[in-house]
Formats: sequence, C-alpha cells, structure tokens
Amino acid sequence: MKEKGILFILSGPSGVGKGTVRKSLFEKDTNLKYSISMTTRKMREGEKDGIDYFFRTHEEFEKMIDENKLLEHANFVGNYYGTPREYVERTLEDGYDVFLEIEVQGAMQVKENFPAGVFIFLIPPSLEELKNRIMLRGTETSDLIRDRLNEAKKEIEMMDAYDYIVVNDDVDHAVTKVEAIVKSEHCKRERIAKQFKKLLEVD
Ligand SMILES: Nc1ncnc2c1ncn2[C@@H]1O[C@H](COP(=O)(O)OP(=O)(O)OP(=O)(O)O)[C@@H](O)[C@H]1O
Ligand SMILES: Nc1nc2c(ncn2[C@@H]2O[C@H](COP(=O)(O)O)[C@@H](O)[C@H]2O)c(=O)[nH]1
Repeated sequence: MKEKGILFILSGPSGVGKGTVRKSLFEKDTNLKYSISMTTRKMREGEKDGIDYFFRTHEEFEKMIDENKLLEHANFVGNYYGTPREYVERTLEDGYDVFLEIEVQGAMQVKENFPAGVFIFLIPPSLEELKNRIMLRGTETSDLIRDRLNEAKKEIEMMDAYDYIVVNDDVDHAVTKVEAIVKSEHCKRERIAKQFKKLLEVD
C-alpha cells in the first residue's frame, strides 16, 4: 500500500515573511508540493495567475464554495482566499507532501479535517518589525496595512493551536527551522509506519 504524503500548513500574520520563507524553502530539495491558492484580491505587480494565485472573481469563487471544491476558505480583510481541494487530496494520495501557506481561519478549518497535518506558525521578532515589513513591501495602502495589522494581533493570539512556532528574525534561520520540522515529521511517520507493519506481522 502506498503511503500518503504529509500535509504541512504554514500560517502567520500578514507580512511576517511566509511567502519569503516558503520560496526559499522550495529552492532546497525538499520534495514538497506547493498548493496554489485561489483569491479574489487584485493581482499585485509582478504576480502571475496560476503561479502566485489563481485569481478569480467573487462569483467564480462563490461557485467553488457552493460546489464544495475548496478544502478551506476565508474572508481576509475584504477578499476571499481558499485552497482548491482536488489538488491537495490527489497529491497526498500520490504520496507527496503538500505545503499550504494560509491565514489562521483557514488553517483552523484544515485542522478539523486533517488533524494529522503539521501546523507551523511563523511569528515576527516584534509587532514593530511586522509593521515595518508590511510597509516596506509597499503592496498595500495605509488603510489596508492598518486592517492587516489589526488582524495580525488576533492571529498571533491563535499561535498555541499550532504544533510549531518559528520566529522569522532572519530568513535563513527560519528556513532552516522549517526544513528541520519537515525532516523530523518524516522520520516520525516512518517510525510509526514501521511499528504498524510489525504489529500487522504479529497478527
Ligand atoms: N526575516 C526577514 N527580515 C526582514 N525582512 C523580511 C524577512 N522575511 C521577510 N521579509 C520581508 O517582509 C516583507 C513581507 O514578506 P512576505 O511577503 O513574504 O510576507 P507574507 O507573510 O507572505 O505576507 P502576506 O501574508 O501578506 O502575503 C517582504 O518585503 C519581505 O522581503
Ligand atoms: N485561508 C487562506 N488564506 C490564504 C490562502 N492563500 C493565501 N492566504 C493568506 O491570505 C493572507 C493575505 O494574502 P496576500 O497574498 O493578499 O498578502 C495571507 O495571510 C496569506 O497567507 C488560502 O488559500 N486560504
């Protein structure tokens, strides 16, 4: 029987560096598969449909919700974001690990359906540094930055619901820690699988 892949979920407040850490992690040979999310927010300069996100209209997104085609979805500061279900389920079944980069409401929905997922929360060294990062990124208006920072405080309160908390003080340090989590979870699952096979042999 083929072993299923592991679902990794990376969350954290907007601007903490999830995308930066994930992209750097994917440059290493981790064998992880990234699940591209769907969103109704406007495309930022330099973003591409089908690479950064699947950019959709509100109507298209709501149709996906109605048809149960999303594993989770959330309204984050005025826009929908969601994970297409089919890609994640098929890829895990094929034995590959899948990596989601999503906000907290969505992560909590995933936790209900995939309790065996590995939930990682990325935190900034301080709220001041988080504000600096969002501002320096320069992709949001000051109103949206304020809304995202307000959301950040609520999100950080949820960090105890995660399996691992990683501080993104320095990108390389954070990537090394997330990579170590991925490797360690693999060793854990392999050990459990071996013990399970042994048990079956005895019976
Ligand atoms: N360790 C770090 N030190 C300094 N700057 C960082 C660090 N990590 C990321 N950044 C910068 O912070 C900004 C936000 O990073 P990024 O876009 O990756 O965050 P995010 O958590 O994915 O945001 P969002 O949730 O809004 O998509 C970027 O300009 C990025 O270059
Ligand atoms: N619940 C979900 N949240 C998602 C998904 N894809 C991205 N996100 C998160 O939304 C915010 C805002 O993203 P931005 O690209 O507009 O800055 C951020 O926290 C993302 O991680 C998803 O599929 N589901």
